[in-house]
Amino acid sequence: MSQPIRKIGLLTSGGDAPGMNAVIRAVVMTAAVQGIEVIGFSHGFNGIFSNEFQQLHRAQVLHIIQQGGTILKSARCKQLEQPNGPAQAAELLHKNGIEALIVIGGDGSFRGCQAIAPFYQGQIVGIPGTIDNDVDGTDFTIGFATALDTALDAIDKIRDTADAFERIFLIEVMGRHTGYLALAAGIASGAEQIICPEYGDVDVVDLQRDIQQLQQQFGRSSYIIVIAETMYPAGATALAAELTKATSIECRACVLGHLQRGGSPVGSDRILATKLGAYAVEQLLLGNAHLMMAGEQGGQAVLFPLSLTGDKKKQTDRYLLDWQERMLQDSSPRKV
Ligand SMILES: Nc1ncnc2c1ncn2[C@@H]1O[C@H](COP(=O)(O)OP(=O)(O)OP(=O)(O)O)[C@@H](O)[C@H]1O
Ligand SMILES: O=P(O)(O)OC[C@H]1O[C@](O)(CO)[C@@H](O)[C@@H]1O
Repeated sequence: MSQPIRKIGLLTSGGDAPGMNAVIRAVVMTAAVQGIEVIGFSHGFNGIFSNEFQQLHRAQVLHIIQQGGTILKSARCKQLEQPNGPAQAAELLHKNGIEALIVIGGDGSFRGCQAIAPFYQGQIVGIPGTIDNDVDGTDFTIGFATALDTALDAIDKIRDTADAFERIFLIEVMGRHTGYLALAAGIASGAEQIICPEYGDVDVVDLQRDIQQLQQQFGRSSYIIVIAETMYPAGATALAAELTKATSIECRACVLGHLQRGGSPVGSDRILATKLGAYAVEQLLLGNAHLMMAGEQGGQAVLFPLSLTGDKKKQTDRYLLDWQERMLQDSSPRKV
């Protein structure tokens, strides 16, 4: 590790997230001023196995900060999860002269990094890029802020039509097994109700009571429920059908899906991406960053062990969870 680094490998892995390109740009630019070559692997870890890579030049990345997706393409990679996958990946990295590897992705991708590490002689650094915000050790992941704004844009529009028809709408958002996106989208859109893992299971009878109670108090109007993707196994459309039956009010579902992963990153994602991309390279050159993630806590760039990024200790905002629950005006609030 005391050897100067001349060649860094870079890849984007797992679900793509707006701001990944901004990270790529920051990594390439920061490395370039130090005279370090950056090799971009395509399609996540798959690019290591298939020898799909290219040298990334500064001129190529100068104007990609505003672009959604990832110029390197992203993917999940089954081969890395095979018993000999990590050793094989390390061997190929050595063969291609990659002296350090930077992986932009979520906690799954960071498990992939840890699997490679015992066989690899260089440093491996993670940068959190996922719309889910489900990575421990960083207040926000790159892409979350954009996905939230995208969801809000859609929910605001649905509110107009829901108002016009005085309908109940269930809007399903992504987030995997966490409620970061659902809570944030629900709060910021003024949703009447949020269904996410932090509140526990969905109960159609409870939902019906909450809707009827609110409508008794304030009259019939639109009612927006933001629901996290894993909360109703049969899906939001099935839940909408059940609710229509239970309440006799027309209820519709809208699954936002992959819409939330696209689009130009918002300003805060571009800034976070630039900061963490640059910080990862600088810490790597100082020899501090092996098996660490470059994250941000309280506005400061920090290094956090990759081994702890999937611990699921990060909390959704308890204050907002409780406030939302109180606003349901339930005489017997469900436990949060
Ligand atoms: N235990 C593991 N061993 C080896 N590789 C792994 C392991 N876990 C995950 N990976 C690799 O990381 C890839 C991405 O993981 P995953 O699909 O969980 O996405 P992620 O990085 O968490 O991002 P997101 O949640 O935003 O989609 C996997 O396809 C696999 O190649
Ligand atoms: O694009 P895929 O492979 O269907 O994965 C979808 C998952 O990826 C994410 O968009 C990002 O992790 C999750 O919110 C969602 O559950």
